[in-house]
This record gives sequence, C-alpha cells and structure tokens, in this order.
Amino acid sequence: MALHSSGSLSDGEPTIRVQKLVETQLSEVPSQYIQPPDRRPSDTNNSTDLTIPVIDLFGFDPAHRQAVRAAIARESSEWGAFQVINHGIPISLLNQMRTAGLSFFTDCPISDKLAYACDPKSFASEGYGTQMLLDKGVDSQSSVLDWRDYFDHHTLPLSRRNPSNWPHFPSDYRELMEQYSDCMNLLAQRLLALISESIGLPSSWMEDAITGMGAEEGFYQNITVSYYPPCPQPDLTLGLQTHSDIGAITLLIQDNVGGLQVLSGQGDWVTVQPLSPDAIVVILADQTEILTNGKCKSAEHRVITNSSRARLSISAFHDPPKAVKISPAAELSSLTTSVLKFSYTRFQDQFDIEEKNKIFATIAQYSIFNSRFLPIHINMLDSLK
Ligand SMILES: O=C(O)CCC(=O)C(=O)O
Ligand SMILES: [Fe+2]
Repeated sequence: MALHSSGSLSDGEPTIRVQKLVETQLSEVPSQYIQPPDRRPSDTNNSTDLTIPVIDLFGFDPAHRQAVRAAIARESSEWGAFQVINHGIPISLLNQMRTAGLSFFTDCPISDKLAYACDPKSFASEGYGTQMLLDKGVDSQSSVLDWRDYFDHHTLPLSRRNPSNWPHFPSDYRELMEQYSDCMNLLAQRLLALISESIGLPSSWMEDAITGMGAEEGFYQNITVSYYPPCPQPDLTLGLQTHSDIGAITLLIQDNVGGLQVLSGQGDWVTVQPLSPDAIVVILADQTEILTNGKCKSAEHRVITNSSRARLSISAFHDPPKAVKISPAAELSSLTTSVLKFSYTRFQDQFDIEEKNKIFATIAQYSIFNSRFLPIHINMLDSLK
C-alpha cells in the first residue's frame, strides 16, 4: 500500500513528497511511515560512545601512503565506513553543492520541483522523488515509507549525463553538479587504488574489476541529493531504512545536522558525526565486499530523523556498468581462506526486479535484494558467511 498524491491510501505509487506533508503541520506521522517496533530508532541499540573512524589522506602525499594504506585496511575490514579529510577536493565546491542542493528543496516552488518528478514506476529513474521503487509483492511491514525526498542524477558515464534533466535553480546548479561528479569520480578512483594496495593487490585492480578491464566507460555514477524534513515523531520513523549500498563505493557529504548511522560489528548504531565541512564519508558497498572476498565490509547504514531541523546529504554512488561480471580476486583465496566466500554475480541481474526469483535461483551463492531501491533488505552476504 502506498500514499497517493491526495494523501489517501491506494495501490498507486507514493507521489506525495514528505516536505509537502510536513507543511500541513501534522503532529503525528501517517501510519505508512511508522516502522515496526524492532526497526524503530528507540528500540534498537544506539551507541553514544563510539564514532566511525576518520582517516587523514594527507592529500595523497606518497610520504604518507604506507600509513594511510594501513588505516584503510583496518577500517575497511572493521567498519566498511569511515570519514576522510585532506582528500584534495576544494571545500568551496563541497559548500557550494550543499547550498545549491538545499536551495532546490527550500527555495523552489513545489510546482517547479514537480516538473522534474521521477517516474516512480521505472527503476532508478532520474529526478525528484520520495521513495525509491516499492516492491508491491512484499509484506506490509517492509513497505514502510522513508521520511525523505530526493533528487537523483545520472552523472556518469558521460553518455548518461544530461544536465537538462537536472534542476535549473539555482542558476549554477548544473555546472556545479558536473564539476562535483568529476571530482567524486577521481576520488573514488584514488580510494579504490588505496584499497587495492591495502589488501596486497596492484593499485588498479579494484577499478579494473569494477569497470570491466579496459572498459572505456568507467564507473556508473549516480548522485542523490537527499532532503530529510523535520519529523514530528522521530522515534517511530526512519529517514532511510537499514540497507547496504548495492554498488562499489559511495562518497557522501552531509550538513551539520547529523542522522546517518552505521551498524558496528557489535550491533550498535553509531552516528556519523558531522565533523567539519570538508569531511567526506566513505561507505564501502556490496560489490567491494565481493571483490575483496569479504576482506572489506559492505557497511549497513540507515538515517534517523529529528523533530526540529531538516537535514541534507549528497551521495555519489559508484557502481559497475551493468554487464560487468563481479567475482572475488583469485589472489585473495590464498590470503584468507582456501575457498572463496562468494562465487559471482552480474551486476545487471541485480537490477532485474521482475525476475528476482529467477535470479535468486540462478545466480549461484550470491544475490542481493537491496533496499537502496527496494523496501526490504536481505543481505545475502550475511547469510553466506
Ligand atoms: O543521507 C544519508 O546520509 C545516507 C544516504 C544513503 O545511505 C543512500 O542514499 O544510500
Ligand atoms: Fe546508502
């Protein structure tokens, strides 16, 4: 069941934006946004003592490379998520992106925003939306809605990039997004080189494996600007439900509100503290866990809401092109165990929602049904360990 634009329940897709709902000054959230008890922030373990690690990249200075590699190796296996500083991306660009993203949500009339509405029926459609594709076949518990609106941009490869699909407001939005996309792409490449080295593989190994050796295309990159309006009942809701990212590596910036949480190895939810305006959050994703045969962890994360302040984040997802076959580095089987933990998957198949039952039956050992796009999270990686 989903919210209709009228706000009533229907079998249609949720088209009402959370920001619009909040404007009605509601004191209780509609039932579709209420999480089942075991998923509510108030009923899960929250740790106030832990923080996710911060890694100084020293501007990729070769003199510090060995120490940086060691830190990356440790935190990739322990957390699968960390913040980086001194990463080489100008802080002015990060600030301009936050300002432009926020301006679209707060200064643009709803009618202008709706001109960019994504198609809720089409998978990973570009544009302004509120709920990434809902699977009608799942149980009602799983179809709880996120307290979030977003704008998703198809940014790379260049053949997918069409800035005229992006907001025209503020006036520098499109140009900034192109610049930001290129900078994030470069940072993803540089981080993957460090990750490769940190597990004893040649620098280019991860990037080659993700993009398909020699492929001209490079990463599939999507950039999502997420806007989480204040919520009257933060204990009952989630801005974004628990999930791991489906691709290889996610680079994220946030404002100073806070709300992103990462699940620790001990099962506690740990808030990613807004550190400084130039910190970038690195979240390792499912394909990286597979490629490294489990040496790097795909971090489970979620977003909690609060009652007083809207929150903005910008995620740059770097995924394999659809036809690339992902399998663990053979070299790693001797380094870790005598057997590989995972066999292979083709990234393309994970997108084939209609066919998911067939996929689960035919892709040996590993498949994922990921809540970045779907409302429930079944992390097959966990069940295979
Ligand atoms: O808003 C955030 O901090 C997290 C966003 C996220 O996890 C996602 O879009 O996959
Ligand atoms: Fe995510």
